Amino acid sequence: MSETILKATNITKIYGKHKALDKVTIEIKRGMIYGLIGENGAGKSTFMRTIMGLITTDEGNIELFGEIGAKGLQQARRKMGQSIETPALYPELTARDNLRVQAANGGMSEREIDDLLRLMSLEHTGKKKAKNFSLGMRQRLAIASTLISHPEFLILDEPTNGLDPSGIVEMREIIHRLVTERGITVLLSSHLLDELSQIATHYGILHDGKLIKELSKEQLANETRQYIELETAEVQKAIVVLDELGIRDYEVINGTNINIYERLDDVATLNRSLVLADVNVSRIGTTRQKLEDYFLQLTGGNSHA
Ligand SMILES: Nc1ncnc2c1ncn2[C@@H]1O[C@H](COP(=O)(O)OP(=O)(O)OP(=O)(O)O)[C@@H](O)[C@H]1O
Repeated sequence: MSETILKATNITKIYGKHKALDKVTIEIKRGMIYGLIGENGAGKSTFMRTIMGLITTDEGNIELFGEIGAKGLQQARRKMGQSIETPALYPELTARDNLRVQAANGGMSEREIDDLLRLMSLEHTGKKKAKNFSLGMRQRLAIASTLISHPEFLILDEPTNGLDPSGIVEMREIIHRLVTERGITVLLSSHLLDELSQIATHYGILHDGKLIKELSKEQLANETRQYIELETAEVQKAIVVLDELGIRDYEVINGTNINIYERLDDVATLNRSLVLADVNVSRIGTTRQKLEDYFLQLTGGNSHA
């Protein structure tokens, strides 16, 4: 069992009469990329701020790197980095010079800065000043600056927010690199499940301050898997046809429904084979529970994620 990095238990934060966090319990182990998903106002930033010690909690316990209590947590937080309150970038300086300035106290060598620029895909920015960077570049530079202190646990608040599709892909790759090349454990947030769908290893769905669901990458993939939905009163006959076609990945749901997880792009052939075998097909078609539909279903479906 890998080491627990964060154990937050029953975290509650109240603003006036409003519970921004309501007994939120989350455990993050080393190597995880934990995605906190929730619409605006769900409590994602509030949760991250409590973990960083930027705001106090009204209830609950935080354990970081096995440490509890004010002094222990203060020490543990030295092993953490965050993008919630990053130092301002210097607009007139290049990426390298920004890092040089911020690394001045940390004693980071030029080689380490090179590594950092490469890790963040900023190695080709040359003489370009930060003020002329795209949003994605600025966000990557901000993350680079949090890495100067060699954190083991990184908290990123909405790192893909506002990025275009290629920027999102780039950010995914970078976060993946943080884990594989630097062994950093990551907690990150988004209001779009889709944006984190290929990054996170674990998901927590936050809604109105409550953690309403937690699931692993595999569980999410299973729950939102695309398949062919076949409805027939003659399930046994249909199974014979599937077997003849070499289809193995299917599931009989009940007396009249089969979910088929392969040959998704060839429903027509499947339908033809069933008809030829005299199977009475009531309905056949591909379904895909889109990630955002899944999210809306979990959160009550009444608001825009
Ligand atoms: N300092 C504060 N004073 C009063 N209410 C606050 C404060 N900070 C947050 N809130 C409220 O707490 C709730 C959760 O806010 P939070 O910023 O954590 O949400 P979020 O999920 O991060 O959403 P967003 O993406 O919009 O930041 C919201 O209703 C917000 O208005």
